[in-house]
Amino acid sequence: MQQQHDVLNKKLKQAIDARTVVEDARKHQVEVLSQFAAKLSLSCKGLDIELDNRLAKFRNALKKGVKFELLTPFIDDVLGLLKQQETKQMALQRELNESVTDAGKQLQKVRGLPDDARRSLRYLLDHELNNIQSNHDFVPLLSKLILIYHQALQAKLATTNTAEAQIRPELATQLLSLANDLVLEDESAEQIKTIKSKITHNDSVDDLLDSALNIISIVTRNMSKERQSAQSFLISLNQTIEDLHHSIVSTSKHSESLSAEYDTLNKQIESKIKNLHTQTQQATSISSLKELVEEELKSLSDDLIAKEKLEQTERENLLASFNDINSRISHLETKLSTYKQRLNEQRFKSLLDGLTKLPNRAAFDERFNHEFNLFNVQESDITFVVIDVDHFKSINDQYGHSAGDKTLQVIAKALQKSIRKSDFISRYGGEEFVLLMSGMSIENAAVPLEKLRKTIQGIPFKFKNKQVEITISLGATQLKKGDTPLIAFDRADEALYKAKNEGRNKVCISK
Ligand SMILES: Nc1nc2c(ncn2[C@@H]2O[C@H](COP(=O)(O)OP(=O)(O)OP(=O)(O)O)[C@@H](O)[C@H]2O)c(=O)[nH]1
Repeated sequence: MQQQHDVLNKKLKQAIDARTVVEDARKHQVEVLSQFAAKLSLSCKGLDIELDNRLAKFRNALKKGVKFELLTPFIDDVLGLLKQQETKQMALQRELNESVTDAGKQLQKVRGLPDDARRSLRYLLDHELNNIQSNHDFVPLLSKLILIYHQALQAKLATTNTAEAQIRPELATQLLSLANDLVLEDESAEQIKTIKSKITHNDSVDDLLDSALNIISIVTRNMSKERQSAQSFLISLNQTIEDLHHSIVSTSKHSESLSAEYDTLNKQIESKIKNLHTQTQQATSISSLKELVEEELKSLSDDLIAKEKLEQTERENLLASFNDINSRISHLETKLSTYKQRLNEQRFKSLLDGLTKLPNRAAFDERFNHEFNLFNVQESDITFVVIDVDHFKSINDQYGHSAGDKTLQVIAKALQKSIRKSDFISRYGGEEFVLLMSGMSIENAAVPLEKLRKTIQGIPFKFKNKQVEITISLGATQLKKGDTPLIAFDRADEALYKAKNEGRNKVCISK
């Protein structure tokens, strides 16, 4: 009798242990899901402000330990926003498509277009424009390209047929400077470089149209690639969040129904044990006791087997859904990190000047504001310098635009090499560079700036077999209390103006 009781106790203990294992597994699963959701929402930061806000709320709710079932509205919100992002992208794309197609069709109607340009135009309209998709970085550039294209078209329509009227150097300059702003990769970068090297100020409007068309077609191809990467990420993000949502809901529903079954079984077992206990106490003969115990034990053992089966099923289900979610999470995480890397690269590139690979004007503005904020807090010495290449136009005019480009690249490299690691130099635009020297007073800056000027003067440029001396003028100032970036810039500009007026190849300081 005691032996049977022990067996029963042991079985009950085993059942309780098994239940603990299942509960631990569920707890762990919930933790993994929480961590994933938090990580996911952090990783998505920066895609869209509204999305950021919702994800922050989502993270907060997770941090507070809100029940998974109550997270549904947050998940729905995020899903809604992701869908909106897709819609926004589509709308931008439509606008862009219409604008480009419109420009293309107008041009098609023009008589006298060169055969090559007409052919590229037809190809662009028939093939590439069907694939064009919007991308935030490319949209403004493409719009500008289209504007030039329109101007060129109008110029063409307005010209009488004299050769002189067909030459528009200002359009060539605009097109070149736009092409310089394009930061593309590998093959596309090479193609743009080739087109740029062919553009000259003596190009006819037809030639310029041809170049603009070629650039548009390279940009559209890149946009399409970029869009595919962004969209495939958004789609899989969307899909995984939806899957996650379903999985959470079905796991909790499944657990609810199982726990009801557990309760019933537990109650049954408890009452049978109680019953057994009372009946053994009340039994009057050994034979009736034996009969009773055998019967109760059999029924109890059936219940325990049923309970074990239930636990086994739950364990298997949990394990399956756990593995499934885990593999989806790691798949999405891989995608996410590739996409983030691309975004970072893109952002990094958008802060670099395409020609000189120095930080560009946007990067400078960011840094200048940052230095200003620091200066307002700690008022340390900061010297700010505007640098301009002297008579640069004549280099272009005498030796060609690509000689001008090469000059800018060489000067940029020399400037970068000659400054301290803590200084910040960027190409502000055209042939103008700006330099920020933190921790440097204007008095101390005079010597290194003079050295910089001499370094550039000493570069042995050679064009068309002719030794050419190229110089720079520098205007410097130190940040002062009460300055705004604009005031400081104006002061440095005045100093530069003075250096130019006093014969160039000079450093002037405005205190
Ligand atoms: N090759 C090339 N030329 C550029 C680029 N950006 C601007 N330019 C040219 O730089 C020239 C600047 O000329 P200006 O502003 O008249 O000045 P400058 O000839 O340097 O004369 P000063 O500044 O008065 O000494 C213009 O002809 C622009 O077309 C570029 O990226 N590449």
